[in-house]
Amino acid sequence: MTDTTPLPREQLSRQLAEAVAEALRVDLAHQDNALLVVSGGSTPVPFFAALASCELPWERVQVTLADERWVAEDAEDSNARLVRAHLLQGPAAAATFVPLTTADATPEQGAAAVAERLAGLAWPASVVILGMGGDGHTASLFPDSQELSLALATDAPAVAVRTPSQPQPRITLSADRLHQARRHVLHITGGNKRAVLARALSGDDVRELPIRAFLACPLATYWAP
Ligand SMILES: O=C(O)[C@H](O)[C@@H](O)[C@H](O)[C@H](O)COP(=O)(O)O
Repeated sequence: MTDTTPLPREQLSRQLAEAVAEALRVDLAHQDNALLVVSGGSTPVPFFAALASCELPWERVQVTLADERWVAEDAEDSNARLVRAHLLQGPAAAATFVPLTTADATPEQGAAAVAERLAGLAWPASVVILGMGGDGHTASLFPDSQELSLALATDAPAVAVRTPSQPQPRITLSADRLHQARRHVLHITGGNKRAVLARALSGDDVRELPIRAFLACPLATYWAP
């Protein structure tokens, strides 16, 4: 984060989209497919729209999620639904999208099938775009997730998580799988998240603020007021 005048949210999203498109082009110059890992929530919506309008060989781009609520793909709060509605539009609809849910009743039951599906993608990801909550969570690595230690330590690609502060069970890419990406971005907005990030930067307890697990990736921060 710099102290220069911050860009408005829309403009920041366009700048991020151009940077991500360029990173994908760089990787696609020497590999058949390139993988982009995106987050859900409300922040990425204008970024998704901006990225969808970028010129790319979309049929060679793969997209998956950093995490997902274990809900039906057409549910209001499904990240897959968000990605389909805002990113996989126009020419970007040619991208291969790999969702993180299955028809299984629970993420614990579906995790092995999700891992198998993820194994077919072009790892390491070209770019991982993380969001962050006011509690310092990122992906579905929440301070109160029962499986936080596991998700921070395992070399499995994805972990089912139960989190008392969250209404649904979730599935999240593991910290290891997220770390492996070539580039890491934190996309956040608002004064509250800026303050949380400042707090994260001034300490080292990952269990208190899980975003700390990614601060040294290095993490390119895109912040707008
Ligand atoms: O909600 C999700 O799907 C993501 O898992 C989560 O990590 C998100 O990136 C943050 O909660 C920020 O969400 P907002 O952009 O809605 O503030």
